[in-house]
Amino acid sequence: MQNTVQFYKYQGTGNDFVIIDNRDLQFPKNSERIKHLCDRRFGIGGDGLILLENDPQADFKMVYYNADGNESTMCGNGGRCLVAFAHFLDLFEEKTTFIAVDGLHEAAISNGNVKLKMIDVDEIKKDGDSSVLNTGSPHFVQFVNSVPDFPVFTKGHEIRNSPAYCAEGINVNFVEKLSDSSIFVRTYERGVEDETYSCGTGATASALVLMQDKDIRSVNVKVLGGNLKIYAEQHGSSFTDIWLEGPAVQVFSGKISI
Ligand SMILES: N[C@@H](CCC[C@H](N)C(=O)O)C(=O)O
Repeated sequence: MQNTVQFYKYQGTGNDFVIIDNRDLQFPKNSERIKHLCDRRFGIGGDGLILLENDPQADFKMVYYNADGNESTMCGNGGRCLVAFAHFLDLFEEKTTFIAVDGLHEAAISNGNVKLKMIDVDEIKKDGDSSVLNTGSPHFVQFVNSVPDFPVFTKGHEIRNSPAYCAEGINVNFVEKLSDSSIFVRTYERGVEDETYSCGTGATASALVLMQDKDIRSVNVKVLGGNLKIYAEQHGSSFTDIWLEGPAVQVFSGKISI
């Protein structure tokens, strides 16, 4: 017998997600089904699918899958969209905490804008002229002269599949410095295996690389799908109090048979 499931479609600066309230744990976590639901022609379409579940220590739990159907590491924009969804479900008023794969996150919502606290970052490694760091998901950050003209898919696919990174995979960010505290970032995402309109953990990683060894407390990040803002405190080579801020919007909802 087939069951119907209510789904919601959200986007955060154009990084889009299918979101399902799975507090009753009825959603079958089958990777082929999740891949099909994320398909833009045969399914609902999305860069990922997120389940909201109960958690004993926090307001809710985030379970994140990439568009390829595999459960993955932290998604910053997905986390912000899930916070907006939890607010829509009346799970909290202004401030919340939730558990994700990388630990406990604090967040706040105001006028459709969601501010999400990210994990601390202990180190930024070098790979040639580029940087490698983990902001909840692994990121490669390369500064380039002109991001609008850059071949993001070709170069991102090449780096993600290079011997150093092919086993675990990596998200690849190409960054243009616009001013001392603003950047334009385009990202090739692991698990989507394509460029997305925005990547929250990637925007965060790129901002931290810009901030490194400078007295900058916040960075404006332009992405293809809009604008994000990153705040952080720097202590030598590590960063704490990292916050990712931007819009999170419910686009439509519907029912699917599973
Ligand atoms: N879009 C995300 C990142 C999602 C995870 C990534 N694709 C991975 O598997 O590492 C974001 O907004 O952070």
